[in-house]
Amino acid sequence: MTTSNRILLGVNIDHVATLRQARGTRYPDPVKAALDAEEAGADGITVHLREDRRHIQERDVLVLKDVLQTRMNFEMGVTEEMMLFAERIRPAHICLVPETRQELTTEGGLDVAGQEARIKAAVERLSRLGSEVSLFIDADERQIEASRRVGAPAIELHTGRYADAQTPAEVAEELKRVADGVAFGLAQGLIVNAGHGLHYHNVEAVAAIKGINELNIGHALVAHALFVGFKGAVSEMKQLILAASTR
Ligand SMILES: CC(=O)[C@@H](O)[C@H](O)COP(=O)(O)O
Ligand SMILES: NCC(=O)COP(=O)(O)O
Repeated sequence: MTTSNRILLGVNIDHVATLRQARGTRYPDPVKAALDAEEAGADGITVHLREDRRHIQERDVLVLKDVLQTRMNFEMGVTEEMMLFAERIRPAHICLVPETRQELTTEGGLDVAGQEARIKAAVERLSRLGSEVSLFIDADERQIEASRRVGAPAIELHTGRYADAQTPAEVAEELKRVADGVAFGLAQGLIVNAGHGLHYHNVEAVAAIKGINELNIGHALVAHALFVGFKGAVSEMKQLILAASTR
């Protein structure tokens, strides 16, 4: 990943697997979605292998590892089980995320500042694989500084609060929080990515923030794909991001 005005699009295919797991069928296959996404211009493919395996399965990650033309961004909780799996597949990118079994989706950022020694050990171990390790954190200076201290080259700022904001004042406040986080992360020498809850009606303001390297987007893409197909959904998102980030 490089830092430039042209923001990259990482396509998260977790929720293709959510639909498959709902019935225990062999379809829809997230691997097909990944290949379609790449054809439509995705710069990378993101998967989150959750502890409870509610969507992505080990099989998906193993097949993707062999067939992706771009690169895999492997999201994982900081557990020994996941560390061992990451060591087996050696993904190009690894994003450490917080995980709670009961949560509907990833509710907040990783508390790096509150467990620096543990995260530092994980970053060091995973970096030895040749993977670029990023930390999925809230846009909070304390967490960003801690991310630099533990040696992660990259962070992904959680945009869920921006996505959930209701009033124009709340939206503006949360957008500013993300923009300030991007500037602070860059000043700390970090690669800054962002994502969570972004969709076709809220992505442009985030994509217009200078210095973001990559946006990871999943749920909204999968939802839109029901109506326009996966390639169309990715291509529309890519156009929106490109237009906003190069304006
Ligand atoms: C960490 C993260 O933001 C992604 O994994 C994304 O939210 C999709 O997965 P979940 O909906 O399972 O959190
Ligand atoms: N890390 C965020 C991500 O991969 C996509 O999140 P969402 O668009 O599914 O909310």
